[in-house]
Amino acid sequence: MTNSISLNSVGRTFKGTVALDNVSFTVPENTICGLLGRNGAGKTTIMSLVAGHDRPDSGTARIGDSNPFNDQKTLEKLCFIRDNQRYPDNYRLKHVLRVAPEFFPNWDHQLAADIIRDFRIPAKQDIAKFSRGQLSAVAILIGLACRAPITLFDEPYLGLDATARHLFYDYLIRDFSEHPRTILMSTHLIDEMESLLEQVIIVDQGRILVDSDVDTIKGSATTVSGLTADLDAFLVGRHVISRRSIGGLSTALIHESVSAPIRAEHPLIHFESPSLQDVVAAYGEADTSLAFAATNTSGESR
Ligand SMILES: Nc1ncnc2c1ncn2[C@@H]1O[C@H](COP(=O)(O)OP(=O)(O)OP(=O)(O)O)[C@@H](O)[C@H]1O
Repeated sequence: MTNSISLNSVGRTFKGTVALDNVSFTVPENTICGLLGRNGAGKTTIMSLVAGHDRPDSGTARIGDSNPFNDQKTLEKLCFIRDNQRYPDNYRLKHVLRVAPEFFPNWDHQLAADIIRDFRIPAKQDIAKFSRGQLSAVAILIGLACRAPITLFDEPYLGLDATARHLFYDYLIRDFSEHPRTILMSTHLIDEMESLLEQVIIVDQGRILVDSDVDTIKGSATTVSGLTADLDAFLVGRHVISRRSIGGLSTALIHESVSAPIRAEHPLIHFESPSLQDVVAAYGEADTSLAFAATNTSGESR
């Protein structure tokens, strides 16, 4: 597929810091994929490799069959939106609107006009003087109106108010359904964005812990709670992703879809379906060696 994204056995180290360790995944063409994980997990490093801004020390990063690094044809169909975009002094919205269509052949003027109106992006002010949220609105304007076949959003919502963030989600899903493209998006706003994501990759300390769809991820985990002694007994032999205790009460997230018969056998344990945010947070707290075993497994119990 020409607009798929794939990393194969990628390693990347910065002056002794291992940012990525044997990372492999594929995002199929025309998929919205969320890249989730704690600060410093490796998300931006992954995006920089996909965008051809950086090269792996080992392994390969590919868009379709092409290496994006220094490959003009691949870079022409790619838009990388990150939070540190700088604009020349005295640069205003009209300059963006003049320059962006030259870079992006699919640029949609009507979509751009709608976004400018709805996000209330100021026209008569230097972009260098924009607020944090207004800068994010300009980045979202470019990232959506460009309709690049490969679009990378690295936490595109910084500083946006709740209304603007939901506008972004609405625009994204509406425009994606009419003009599908491959979107890789890092985010910490998991609850808000969960419904947008078809594929989710959870990364921690440079390794991929989970690569699956939202329902499978949530369906293969269960939150269990109860008195610590009862929970201790229940957890014996189970794959515990994370666990907390306060006073005599404990809660754990386990990698298992606990069946009705097992629930019935443990009336003192409370069982709940976790949110995606719960699962991601649990993996972030977990011992990586435990969590690593969870990739692409169903965790089904009898
Ligand atoms: N240019 C660099 N020089 C040195 N270390 C780097 C560089 N880029 C990334 N790192 C390190 O690599 C690791 C991964 O960083 P990365 O920016 O990819 O994380 P992230 O998941 O995007 O984090 P956040 O959610 O905080 O944005 C971190 O330990 C970071 O300090």
